[in-house]
Amino acid sequence: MPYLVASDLPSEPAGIRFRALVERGGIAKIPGAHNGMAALQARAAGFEALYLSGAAMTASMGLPDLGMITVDEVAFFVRQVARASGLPTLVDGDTGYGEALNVMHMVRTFEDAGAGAVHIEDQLLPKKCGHLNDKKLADARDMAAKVAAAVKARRHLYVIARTDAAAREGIEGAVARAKLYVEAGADAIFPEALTSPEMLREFAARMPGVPLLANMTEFGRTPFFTADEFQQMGYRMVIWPVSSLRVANKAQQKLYATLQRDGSTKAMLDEMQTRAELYDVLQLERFEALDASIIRTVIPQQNPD
Ligand SMILES: C[C@](O)(C(=O)O)[C@H](CC(=O)O)C(=O)O
Repeated sequence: MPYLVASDLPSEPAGIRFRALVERGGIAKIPGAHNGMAALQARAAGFEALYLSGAAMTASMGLPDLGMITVDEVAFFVRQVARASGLPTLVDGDTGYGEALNVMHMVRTFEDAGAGAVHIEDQLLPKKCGHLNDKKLADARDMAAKVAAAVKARRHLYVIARTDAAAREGIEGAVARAKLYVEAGADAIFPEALTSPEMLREFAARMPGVPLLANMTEFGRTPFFTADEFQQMGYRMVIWPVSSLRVANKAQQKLYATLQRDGSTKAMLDEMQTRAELYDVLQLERFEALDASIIRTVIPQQNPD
């Protein structure tokens, strides 16, 4: 129960654990978990790291992913995902919420909230999903300054620089920017919205020795590949950023339509997590046992006199 019990908390900082996962070899499989419950379910399925997506956080707030979310709102999500699961969590830092000093504030805030890694991107506000058209790119040197600021502010957070340049500047521009960001101190690069296996392979071939992250978002510009296929193409991390939210949202939509139609939820029972299953994921019994054990330990002993 890492949420409450100190001895269940991982002893190493989340950033060190995230780095170890990337450096272990193979490919780190990092599914999106858009809240504490999703984090628990992903951990139960065996995942060792989680992704907190800007698109999923904003969508769950009822907002589009245009850079309106604030550092403190994201920190609320980081705390629940990292604390509930105890897993190292990669957080979408969008554009860093401003310039160098804002990036430093973001890094300190996310680290304090329990994050293991962050990615920042070279778009200008209003930023967009990387798979949409008409993105506005930041000056490469301004972005490099943000990367340097993030590295200066961190204690252990793993810093990933995302470049959205491929659509406007092609692979040449994306590679040139990535090299600059590595020089500025980025631990890894996230080349966003590469559109073919050739492009994915070429990018990897031109960034030897640099850990790369692949984004397997659905309904985007990158064709479907498995984690193993990304690994063979030279990638060390893969995220499925919004999948948990997409599935949950579709189920919710069906529930509301059914309830409106029938005036009852009965037709949906088979698709529901039961009360027992919910409590099982939350480990309710362990929380109650913990509470009871603490109450026992603080009852004062009767004085024999
Ligand atoms: C990775 C991403 O930034 C996110 O917010 O999860 C999005 C995902 C998406 O909108 O599908 C992205 O820009 O790729």
